[in-house]
Amino acid sequence: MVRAKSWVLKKHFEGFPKDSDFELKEVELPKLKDGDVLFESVFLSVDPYMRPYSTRSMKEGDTMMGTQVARVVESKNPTYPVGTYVVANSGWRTHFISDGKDLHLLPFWPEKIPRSLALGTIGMPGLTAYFGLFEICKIRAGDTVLVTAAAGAVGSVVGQLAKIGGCKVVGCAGSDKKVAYLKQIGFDEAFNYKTVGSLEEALKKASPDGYDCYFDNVGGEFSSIALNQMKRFGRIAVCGAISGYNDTVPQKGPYVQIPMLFNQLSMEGFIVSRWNDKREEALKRLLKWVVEGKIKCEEHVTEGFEKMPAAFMGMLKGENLGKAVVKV
Ligand SMILES: NC(=O)C1=CN([C@@H]2O[C@H](COP(=O)(O)OP(=O)(O)OC[C@H]3O[C@@H](n4cnc5c(N)ncnc54)[C@H](OP(=O)(O)O)[C@@H]3O)[C@@H](O)[C@H]2O)C=CC1
Ligand SMILES: CCCCC/C=C/C=O
Repeated sequence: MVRAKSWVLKKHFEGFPKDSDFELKEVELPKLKDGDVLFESVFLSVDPYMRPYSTRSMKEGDTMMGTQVARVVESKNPTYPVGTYVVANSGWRTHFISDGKDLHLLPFWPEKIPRSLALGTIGMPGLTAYFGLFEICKIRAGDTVLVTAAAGAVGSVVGQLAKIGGCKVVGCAGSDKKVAYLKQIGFDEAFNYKTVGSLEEALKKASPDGYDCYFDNVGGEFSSIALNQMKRFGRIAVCGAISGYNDTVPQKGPYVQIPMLFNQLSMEGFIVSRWNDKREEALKRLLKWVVEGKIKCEEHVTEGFEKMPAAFMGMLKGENLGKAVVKV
């Protein structure tokens, strides 16, 4: 018999999440039926979407939502022999039983590439960067691209893909260490949005002619300021709005109509799953770039399933450089 631990949402978050909003539970898993597979989670992802989506689609008492890289430990399903690795969407659990549906196999994973990257650059966040940049921003060589939360899971891939695409890239992040990292991975300009005196001046200094594309991960005040520095026909990919995820009262304008009108801007929100039909092809390209060293990957690894809430809250506070994951 296997005892599985899970983290449940004990109380809906009000403002910034607290330790007391989570509860650790333990259950005994039943025996496998024909077609069943028993998995152990090896790496779990902590992502910003868990904060807004918990409010929209979870009830108190539900297991926290989330994805993991998991390994088969017992199987009654020939598609998943013992030792096989998958990406699953089974929430914050150490072990789980699946009937084999809705799993993504990691069949041809190169030995030298950490499997945890299937939760980051070669997974959902990498795909978000890829589709947001190529399908929404529609980057062209020579464009100047601005990206926020640039040293995180999505932003760091956005910047490197834009460089591959022949763009000039400006990134903003919340610490000097993150800014140094952005320069190291090829960003042309980077600044710490928490310490610059004026965001407007910092954006102007980084690109005096303005921006063709803005990959917006944060929303809020920063984006209001950035919108006024877009070039004519600029494209804005609204990927995330993390600056507002913990707000109890929604932020108010300035509003977007005036800069959008006079600079004839396009602004489009998107959810990565829109391009599920192109997922496999995009993952192959991301993996190839990582293997060739054209995309560098950083991870912020927290050890221990017990630390899931701390890792999640730490990521929301900006403690992570690169993708935040938990190693069980
Ligand atoms: N549309 C979609 O399909 C998807 C959207 N997303 C969105 O992309 C964004 C980035 O996600 P991801 O790369 O996984 O996360 P990150 O790895 O970038 O981690 C979150 C980062 O957000 C930054 N941050 C936190 N609070 C604020 C704030 N108040 N203002 C500005 N920045 C803040 C912190 O970096 P710093 O130290 O620089 O402040 C923190 O490290 C999120 O908004 C997320 O919701 C992600 C995946 C899919
Ligand atoms: C299960 C992945 C859903 C990603 C959508 C994210 C939106 C904002 O973070």
